[in-house]
Amino acid sequence: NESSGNDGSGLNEITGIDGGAGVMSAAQNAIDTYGLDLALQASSGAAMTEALGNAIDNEEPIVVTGWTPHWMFTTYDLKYLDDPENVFGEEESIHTFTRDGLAEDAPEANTVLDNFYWSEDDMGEVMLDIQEGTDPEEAAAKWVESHQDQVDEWTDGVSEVDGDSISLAYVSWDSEIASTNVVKNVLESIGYNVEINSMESAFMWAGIANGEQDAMVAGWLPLTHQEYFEDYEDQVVDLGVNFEGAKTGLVVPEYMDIDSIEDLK
Ligand SMILES: C[SH](C)CC(=O)O
Repeated sequence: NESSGNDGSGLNEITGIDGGAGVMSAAQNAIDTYGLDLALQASSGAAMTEALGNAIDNEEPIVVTGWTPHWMFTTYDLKYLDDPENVFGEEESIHTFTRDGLAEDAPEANTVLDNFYWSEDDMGEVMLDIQEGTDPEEAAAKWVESHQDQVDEWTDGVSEVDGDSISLAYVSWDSEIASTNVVKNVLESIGYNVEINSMESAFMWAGIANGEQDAMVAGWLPLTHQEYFEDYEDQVVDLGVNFEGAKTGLVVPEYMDIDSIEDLK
């Protein structure tokens, strides 16, 4: 096929991330719903952004499983493909979930987790710092230092503890690396010994449900993590939204001559 491929004709796969991610099951649903002759390539958040960067360097066709908030929209000229069948749903929120009993066992940590709430700009600052090479812990500390008033609201009235342990589960997506390291920093500032554990989505949700993990700030609802939420709803505590305006979908570089998932057929 002599096409430049930038109309999508040169594509034979969707470049995905870790298999358990909700955006991956939504992408497979899109392949089935739109009748796309494309394979869904599972990899990781880091491998997806590397493939995206390489394709853009060579102005080659690529379609990835994408989401907002993500630094890639700041770094590259990208667009979401329209989704007339609404497979990826509308705007989403990221929720904070804890294991059953955390409010009784660690009331100070529970209060901070309940108060944690930040914007796309806030998260973007940390994600971009990390993308430019800053260690996640250092990027989080830098953000906390420059947003102390906001962080003080999260810890207002919370007494300090003396080295109590807290475990935070997360998936290695740029957005959750940022949020989890910020929450770790704030919990450490009131005396907790915080362990952060990176794992696939399925293990993160199961770990909160079975009490092996204390909390996570990576619950994408109502659609992206709907299956996990339905499986574990009665075994976890939803402390509510920590981030609004999230979105998932299929994303392509602006130079591609396609605007809808329909155009991938
Ligand atoms: C990759 S998005 C941050 C969330 C998800 O798709 O599970």
